[in-house]
Amino acid sequence: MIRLTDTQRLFFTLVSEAIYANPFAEEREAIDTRIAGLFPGARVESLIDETIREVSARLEALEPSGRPRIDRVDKKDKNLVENALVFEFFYLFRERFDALIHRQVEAGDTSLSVPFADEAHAFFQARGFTTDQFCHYMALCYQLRRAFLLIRDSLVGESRAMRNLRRDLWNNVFTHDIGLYARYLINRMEDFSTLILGETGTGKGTAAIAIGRSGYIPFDPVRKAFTESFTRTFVSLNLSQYPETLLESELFGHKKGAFTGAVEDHKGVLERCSPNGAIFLDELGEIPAHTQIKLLQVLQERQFTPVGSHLKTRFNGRVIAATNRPFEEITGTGGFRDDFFYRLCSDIITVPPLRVRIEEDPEELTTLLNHTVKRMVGKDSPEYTDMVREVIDRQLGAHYPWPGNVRELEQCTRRVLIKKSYLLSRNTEEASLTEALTHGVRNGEMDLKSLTCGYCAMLYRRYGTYGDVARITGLDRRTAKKYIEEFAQEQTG
Ligand SMILES: Nc1ncnc2c1ncn2[C@@H]1O[C@H](COP(=O)(O)OP(=O)(O)OP(=O)(O)O)[C@@H](O)[C@H]1O
Repeated sequence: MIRLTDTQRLFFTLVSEAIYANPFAEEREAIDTRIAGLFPGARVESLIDETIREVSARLEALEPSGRPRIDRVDKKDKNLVENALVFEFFYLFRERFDALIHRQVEAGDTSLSVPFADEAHAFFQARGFTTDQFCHYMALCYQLRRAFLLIRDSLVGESRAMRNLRRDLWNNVFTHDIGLYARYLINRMEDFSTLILGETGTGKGTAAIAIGRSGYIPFDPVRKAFTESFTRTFVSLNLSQYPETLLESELFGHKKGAFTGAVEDHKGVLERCSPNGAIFLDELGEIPAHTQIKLLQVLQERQFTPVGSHLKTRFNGRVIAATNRPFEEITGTGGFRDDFFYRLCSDIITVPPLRVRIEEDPEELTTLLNHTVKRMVGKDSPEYTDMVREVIDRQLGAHYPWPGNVRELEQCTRRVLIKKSYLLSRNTEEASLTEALTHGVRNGEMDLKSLTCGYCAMLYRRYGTYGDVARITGLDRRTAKKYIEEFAQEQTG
């Protein structure tokens, strides 16, 4: 029987914490720092390799044969050793999981067979795990890697608000305790609905995809494949695109002949959702009260009836919904029904506006621009990024509030790549300057000089002559001109 010494127990406890810590939370950094303490002098990049080597060495030392079996570990220590073995497996196979995930994105909706399935099975078998346990950990590791890559790569930005968002998305998938999630909730998350709030273009849809594609998918040891492709596990519906008459048909489906124009059976979004999947209801703020009641029934009874049918159909997926209406509006009079609202939001996630992100971290704009240009061009393109940045600084200035958020930034990038200019006309230029000034005044962050210079520049853009600016402000013409030029200089740095 294998029993851990106190020192071994301390080490394996740290390893358990590391494997199950939220990689996007600060607590993860604290654990890494404690692990780093075990390897003084190790470089950050090699820390994980050093840790795996140490975990493997300490696991080997538990048995004279060098290969500890989980069924030979004392009950008290079993959990810790099991976690350490899973940790070892996870890091040994991590790159192969990543390659599988990338190939699956390209392959689309057919689930690929797992080329390393036999090797992975042999790893677990040799350590005394049952086939059920092997399948469980395959599914868990696959899910951990998917969630990590999706959240990290689709939602960039290092502002605090953005880091908090990534942390919250991870918790939405795995709860705050992955150990307990893996034991109890892994295949029982369908009742955990999520409401995503945020202004238009902030990334609500992107956040929804990240969590919708990160759900649990069982592993089938006979086919040596996951039971379905994660690209199939996310179905979305933009509710604002449909007139009220068609909305329920899009949600619940309809039978042929249910209404004029229903020439054949139609599957709604609830029916198209796979059992391990999630439906994304975008722009939920627009949904009428009677449809709220029907959706509430689906959430409560997990059943729905297509329009024109009497047969109830089961819905197993998760519901993720989003709206750009502010929280006070959707909870106040004229907002959602209370019962619907509470059923819908086991978790509420707020995606921050771009202006808040830039206020927190001025580097945010650069990070996003690099990401956006790279996506458009297909590779890093510093010349393009610098050019777009230069136009933004010159035409919009540092306080532009980005009312259309990241989507506007993308649009701006496209337009600058084509025209080397973002602003379409004097009107839009003036509007953007007015917005920036109003924003500065609202937040009480403008000194008198910037306010005067900005106001003169705004009038100049509107009326086009120094004389008009002087007449309106009561300044003499030369002073007005000086302020306008000072403003332009400040903008271009
Ligand atoms: N943090 C981010 N990092 C990288 N790209 C982002 C980020 N946030 C948003 N995007 C990109 O911005 C665009 C708009 O995002 P998305 O459609 O998810 O916003 P939305 O909030 O759902 O918009 P709407 O309110 O109009 O439905 C997408 O192309 C998305 O990839």
